[in-house]
Amino acid sequence: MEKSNHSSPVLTDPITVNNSRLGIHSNLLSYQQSGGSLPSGKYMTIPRKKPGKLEDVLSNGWLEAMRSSSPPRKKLIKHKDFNIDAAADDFDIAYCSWMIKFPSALKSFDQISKNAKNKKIAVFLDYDGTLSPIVDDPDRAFMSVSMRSAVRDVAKYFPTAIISGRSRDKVYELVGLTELYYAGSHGMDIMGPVSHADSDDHPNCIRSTDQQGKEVNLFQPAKEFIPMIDEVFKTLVENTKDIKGAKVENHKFCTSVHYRNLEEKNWPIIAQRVHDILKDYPRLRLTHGRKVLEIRPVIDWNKGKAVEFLLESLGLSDRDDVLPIYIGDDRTDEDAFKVFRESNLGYGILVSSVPKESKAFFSLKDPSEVEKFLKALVTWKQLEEKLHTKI
Ligand SMILES: O=P(O)(O)OC[C@H]1O[C@H](O[C@H]2O[C@H](CO)[C@@H](O)[C@H](O)[C@H]2O)[C@H](O)[C@@H](O)[C@@H]1O
Repeated sequence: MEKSNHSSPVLTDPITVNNSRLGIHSNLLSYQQSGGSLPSGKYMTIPRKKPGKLEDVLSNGWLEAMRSSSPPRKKLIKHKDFNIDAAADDFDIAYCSWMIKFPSALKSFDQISKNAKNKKIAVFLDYDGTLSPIVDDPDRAFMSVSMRSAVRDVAKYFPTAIISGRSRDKVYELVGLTELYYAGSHGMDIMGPVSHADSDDHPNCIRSTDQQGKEVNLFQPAKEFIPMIDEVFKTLVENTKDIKGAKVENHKFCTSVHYRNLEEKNWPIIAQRVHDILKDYPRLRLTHGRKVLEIRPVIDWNKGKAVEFLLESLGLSDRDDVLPIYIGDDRTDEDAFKVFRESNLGYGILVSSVPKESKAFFSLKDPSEVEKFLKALVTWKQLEEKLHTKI
């Protein structure tokens, strides 16, 4: 049953004008926030336009963003004079000063746990690059047995959700834990608890049941885009099939084009093909992930909004006694970090072994440090509970 007493996150302002400065449709700018109204029947026709010029992807910054989307990882060693890690080649000043700005969540654990005392922690976890290491084949991005057990333990003590760019079904298949909440497609597909809170009355929120038959809320704010995404996915597959190493994924509410396995000389080609297709879809926009171009609906919804939605569903929003923690490695996780920073609400933890601009408060180097941090949270909670039972 669909409900309609909230405003829809689908933006309705049509954006059809050209961006004069860059010479491209403004709807093609990454992170562009406005939407476009859809001419009727438009998204059922596969666009067959003349390909654009390579200058398109050069001038609008796509290529630059692609090059910086996943910088090569550096080999790290311990530096004897500093209690932080440093680059092996010559001691990397940039990395050290970055670590001062984004201290290790492990080394700052006392500070974090002090602040968490008497508070209810909620844990939000990104999947790729956070729970599983980045690998060449997205279908083989498995999490380790020990990571799965760490996440399972965390979920015993704290409400825990996975917020991924992948489809919800796919990320559930990879994580395989029934005790968590899952938000797929960058938060555009949330299976959360039934709470009778305001979030239940959101448009596009329906009552459903999960794999175990438990009653859940299913929130899909970009439902109307499913046929369009499917159509674009098929076009992308067709138009990139001659590019060696290209891989396109359909996440139902968004679609991804991977260029990790392409020779760098072919990056402009794949970027231009995606650009040409997107020209015909003013209601879709592009965002950049780690060696992946992500095509998603122009709606006012992202991982940050998904976190807010889940907190509300869990009855944990607008409370001083709640400390949400979000761990993620990607640009799309920045939306969640931003929510925490702006509201001074919780801790964003960026997973990165290289300096990166971020709205997070802390950092962890890689998934193995994420696992240590999750285990530390559980150990701390167990001790807290023991102390309480003794009192
Ligand atoms: O939000 P996430 O859970 O981090 O998902 C973001 C994207 O993750 C996957 O791609 C990334 O990981 C792959 C496996 O390690 C890697 O090959 C790829 O280069 C990375 O971009 C996933 O395949 C994408 O669809 C997600 O959007």
